Amino acid sequence: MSFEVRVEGLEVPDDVRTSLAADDVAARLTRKDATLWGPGAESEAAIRLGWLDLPSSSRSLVEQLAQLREQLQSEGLDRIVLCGMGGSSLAPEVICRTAGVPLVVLDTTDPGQVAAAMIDLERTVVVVSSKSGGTVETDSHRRAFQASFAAAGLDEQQVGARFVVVTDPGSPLADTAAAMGARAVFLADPTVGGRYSALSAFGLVPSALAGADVGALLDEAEELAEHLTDGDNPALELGAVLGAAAVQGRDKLALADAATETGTAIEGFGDWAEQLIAESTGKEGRGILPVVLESATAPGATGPDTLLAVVGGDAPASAPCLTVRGPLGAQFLGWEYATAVAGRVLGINPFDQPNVTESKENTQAILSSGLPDEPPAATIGAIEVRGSGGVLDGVDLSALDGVSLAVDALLTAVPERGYLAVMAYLDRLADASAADLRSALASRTEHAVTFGWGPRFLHSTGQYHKGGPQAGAFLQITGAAGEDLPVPDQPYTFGSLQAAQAAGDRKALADRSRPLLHLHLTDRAAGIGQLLAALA
Ligand SMILES: O=P(O)(O)OC[C@H]1O[C@](O)(CO)[C@@H](O)[C@@H]1O
Repeated sequence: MSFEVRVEGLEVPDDVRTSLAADDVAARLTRKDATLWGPGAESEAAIRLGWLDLPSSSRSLVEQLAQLREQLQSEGLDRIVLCGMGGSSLAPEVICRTAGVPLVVLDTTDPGQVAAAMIDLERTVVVVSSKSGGTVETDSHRRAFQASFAAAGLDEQQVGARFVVVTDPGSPLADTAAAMGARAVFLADPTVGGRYSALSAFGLVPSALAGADVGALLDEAEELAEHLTDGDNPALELGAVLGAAAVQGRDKLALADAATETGTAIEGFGDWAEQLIAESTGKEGRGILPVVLESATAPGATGPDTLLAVVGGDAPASAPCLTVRGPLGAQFLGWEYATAVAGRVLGINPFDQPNVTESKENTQAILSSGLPDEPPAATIGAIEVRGSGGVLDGVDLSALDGVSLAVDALLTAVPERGYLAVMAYLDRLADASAADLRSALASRTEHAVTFGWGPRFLHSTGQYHKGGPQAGAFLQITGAAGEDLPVPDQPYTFGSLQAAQAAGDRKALADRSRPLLHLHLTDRAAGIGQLLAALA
């Protein structure tokens, strides 16, 4: 079998393996036994295990998608833009990066990044993916593209022909797709949750249209699927290790792609696995915090509460460490299965996301009532400094190095066994260097440091921040918008939606008395540079 899991420097207690074997978890999971996670999770689990069938049930899509791609190509439509959040875009992104085919992923409300995606319209097809069909970011993207195509001179029928929709049967988006005359509508299996949907239409449609070999992906998954009933299969072992490590206190999972010289490795797997693990396990004050690393030797790869997992190849000699080898299709299925198993070991329901709605509701309330008035505690260069949860108490913001003093105060506020989450509501392409803050901060602290682009992380680690152990300290970064962009037929713009999402999440964290430092960049490039320099 090509999917292999090796663990070094960590003992899985006998009772974890014994109880997984005694309770026949491997066979029961493949039989879709919804009782595996306890009575509280049973009703949700009963409608969330369809992902186990996807390696075979998605087969029929392969030929259909090849034909659709051919048709689009023959019309000169060779640029694929995917609008989707969380589970509706993370898998296609890693599939296409790994396959080396171009896919533009739009999972932001940043007006600059949205505007930058609206180019080359004459050769663009937009895939709108939303399981619920009600996600505000995706709905806003769809409206903006519809308006842009119309402004470019396409009539209603021609506009519809530029859209491919993936959604669940009966969703509001299914109705919209019918009304707009979308070229194709793929109704996905409603028994597959968003973060378990990599091998469903959500993962396959955009990837195949962009040119990835999705048939091969299903082959890779199917090879593993044949072994998942075995009591000693590698995905069960992965779940046992993840769960046991967390129970023993290694509840930060540092994720890195394996380095290769051939350039054929999996690229960006951590961003997909981050959502799967954080949203599935981060609840009821428990959970596993994924920490996506730049490489397996980056700061944060080791630590007293950390387990390093290297995906796709060999790990460097650091312990404790997991090496998870195998092709991408097998990795998707293997990690989904392992997360379900880890959920059982942790005693949580791996299929719900009870705290995600909180920030969404705050955002809606702020969009109706307006942004709260929060004057900065200080403006230092291109950075306005604000704090809550007592983080700025006693910090001398008039000092020349006020920004670095504020950041140090935040780091000091990280509790024992806690973490720092950096949340950047910026343009992940134009402001890409902001991501360097993760390793810069991780070099300054013993604690785990995560980095997420807002609002994308709200659909991922956002669940863990609110539902997991209350041990986080938070650095929120926002930036002045250049030119704002309207959301057609809505009373808000992308810029006001982005600001409301950031403010809504600040409120959700403040309601939990979490320490939070909010740095607003009045000039994005200058502010990022100033911040990196302050941390150097
Ligand atoms: O596919 P949808 O319904 O737009 O949801 C996108 C994402 O939002 C979440 O529901 C969380 O907000 C994720 O679980 C999901 O992957």
